[in-house]
Amino acid sequence: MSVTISEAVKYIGVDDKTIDLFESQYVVPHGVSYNSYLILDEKVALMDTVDTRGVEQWEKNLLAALDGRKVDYLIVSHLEPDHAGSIGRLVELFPEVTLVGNAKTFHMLPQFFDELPVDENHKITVAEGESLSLGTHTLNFYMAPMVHWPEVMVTYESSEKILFSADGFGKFGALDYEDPEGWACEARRYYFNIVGKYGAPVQALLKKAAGLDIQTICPLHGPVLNENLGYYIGLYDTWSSYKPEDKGVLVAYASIHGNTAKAARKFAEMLRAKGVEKVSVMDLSRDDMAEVVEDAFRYDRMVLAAASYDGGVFPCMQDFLHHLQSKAFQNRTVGIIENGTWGPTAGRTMKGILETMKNITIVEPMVTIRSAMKESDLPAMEALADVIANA
Ligand SMILES: Cc1cc2nc3c(=O)[nH]c(=O)nc-3n(C[C@H](O)[C@H](O)[C@H](O)COP(=O)(O)O)c2cc1C
Repeated sequence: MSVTISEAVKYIGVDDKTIDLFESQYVVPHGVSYNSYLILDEKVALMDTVDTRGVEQWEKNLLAALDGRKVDYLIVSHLEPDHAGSIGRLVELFPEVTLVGNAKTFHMLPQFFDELPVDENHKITVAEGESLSLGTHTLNFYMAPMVHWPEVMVTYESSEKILFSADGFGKFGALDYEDPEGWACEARRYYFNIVGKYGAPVQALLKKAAGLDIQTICPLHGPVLNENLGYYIGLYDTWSSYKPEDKGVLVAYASIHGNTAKAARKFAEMLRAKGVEKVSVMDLSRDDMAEVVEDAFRYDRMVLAAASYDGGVFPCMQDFLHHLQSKAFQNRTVGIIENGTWGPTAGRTMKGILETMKNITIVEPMVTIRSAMKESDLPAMEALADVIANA
């Protein structure tokens, strides 16, 4: 994939369209890109490597862009293997390369590469605000701890006003795939599932970024962003402050035999009839869990409908709530519909988990269905739909 940044800054990353699950859990129907950039100046700086899955193509891209020159510096923004995986190959190609990272980078590096032949003279440890001149280009380093690993740092190149943002502003999808849903959909799924827990560190990074004049953002996944940057930064601000992005309701259901599913779909119809424009109905047994997590964060309200199971709740609902809990889900209004045949337990189990989260308002009435939805259940469902529609 050819991506143009500038005369001196080259994209040398690779698309991966054969990976089954990114990070062994996220479906990526349109692949993912591992981005890597080269800055050609008096000194040559490489901004991160790629996953070993793409090392051969990356090496070709690197050598073509170098056109006979050698790499002087490797800037290591993030040590996760989808970016640092090919450091070993880089050092084989250019044994004189100097690695640039922060103290945490060099503490963690040997955990991944215990026999990397790089001596102390070929390591530069940088700290907050320090810079490295390449000639006309200057790299300025800003620490971004826990966005979403401790050693993460971003680099601002001041002559061309480029922010190399590590995994920040990343997105699923290969670069040669034009996403009809635009940037936000897969960037949101990426953000909440991968970075979501770390809202406060992202806010801290956004504050640092606000002091920089940024014209281009070069993330480690997804497209290079070079126009309308306020839009992307604004979304990151909303997401990292755990504010809902849109008014709407996620109805997420967990159903063994289909009766709870029927009730959930009926409830969604009620909401639409009451004027809720955006209602997203998700089957927790079958739909992509990462997309349900994305919708939970996107909208201001959520209704959980689940069958009781072994004195608790059907496992896919428990799993979903565990995902939300671990991503610091907060500040939302939630309604509950439970189903049970002999002693419904789903409602109190869901409530118990929701109560561990920050600023979750659980609204009344909780609806209890016995085995299958009947006419007699409709008034309670309507009452809950009224509360949710007007919340
Ligand atoms: C393995 C298993 C465990 C269950 N445990 C409970 C339970 O603890 N309490 C209860 O009231 N119903 C329990 N049920 C029954 C279901 O929750 C109930 O039939 C419900 O109506 C199923 O809704 P569905 O049609 O959406 O799957 C259990 C069902 C199964 C298959």
